[in-house]
Amino acid sequence: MRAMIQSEEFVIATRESRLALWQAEHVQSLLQARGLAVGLLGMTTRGDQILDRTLSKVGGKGLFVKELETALEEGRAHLAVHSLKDVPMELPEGFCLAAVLEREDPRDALVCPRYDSLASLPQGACVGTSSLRRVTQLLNARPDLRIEPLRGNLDTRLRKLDEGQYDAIVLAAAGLKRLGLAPRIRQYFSEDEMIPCAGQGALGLEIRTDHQALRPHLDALAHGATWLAVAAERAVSRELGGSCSMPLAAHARWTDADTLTLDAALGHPTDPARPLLRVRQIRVAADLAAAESLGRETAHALQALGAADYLHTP
Ligand SMILES: NCc1[nH]cc(CCC(=O)O)c1CC(=O)O
Repeated sequence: MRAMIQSEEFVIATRESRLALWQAEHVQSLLQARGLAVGLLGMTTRGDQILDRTLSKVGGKGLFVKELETALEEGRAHLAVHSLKDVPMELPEGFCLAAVLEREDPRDALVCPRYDSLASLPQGACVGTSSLRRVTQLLNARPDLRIEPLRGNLDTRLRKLDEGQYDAIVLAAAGLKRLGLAPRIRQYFSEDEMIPCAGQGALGLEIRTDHQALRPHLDALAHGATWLAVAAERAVSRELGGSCSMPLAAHARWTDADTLTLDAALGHPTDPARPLLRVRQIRVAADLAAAESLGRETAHALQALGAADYLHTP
């Protein structure tokens, strides 16, 4: 897979986890269907190597994208395919998100072999997740739960569950569905029960700003409704000074042809039992400017509830 065949016009840089490869191959086949010759360049990122610490402690989500950007920079690849939720709010100078594909299921899901749902987990049950967003929302619903860190790719996480290290784990439904693992899901959290993070379930296609050859093809793959929704979500995070050490949820859905409903919640990073700050804003959002201003206003509404207290903790 690493070999680059001469006849390939374009190369996609991807991480090598099963999910990342599925996503890259998905984009590869969409581009091939448009008559392009497209190869893959598999890479390991720092985010894949460091598995013993939570991401917020080792430099955040950018760890999953940096090596791919270097491949674009050096001309070894032309396109990077990312889970949008792993893409930092601000891209480095010279790079841009050229397109976002139609979103898969954005919900979080509970995988727990021995129980039917979160509500049926026994008192004090052990739930695995390293996402502060998931931790704060779980503890707000079930303060009795014992939350333990869980990192690694999807297969690793499921293996740790199957070995009995946890009673339940929480994962994104999108990844499980893409890998044919949906039968393992015991409960889908509604977007109200557990608000997804910005970009969850969507794929982002990144290129170098000065590399326009793929543009028309990426425009053809782009999904406008998803783009506006994720732009609103990402604007919440950007406006709050988003980092992945922040337990922030932001999820926008189309509740009418031109109306976005944006739900956001901010948990406390070091005291997850503190109540979530939670807002819902509904706006006509027919274009990018309106979607982004919805996101910023949602961030301001969180600030009015006292977000500063949650963001600036020692
Ligand atoms: N943080 C890792 C990550 N990045 C994207 C997905 C799933 C697919 C998606 O949300 O698009 C996952 C796994 C998870 O959170 O369970």
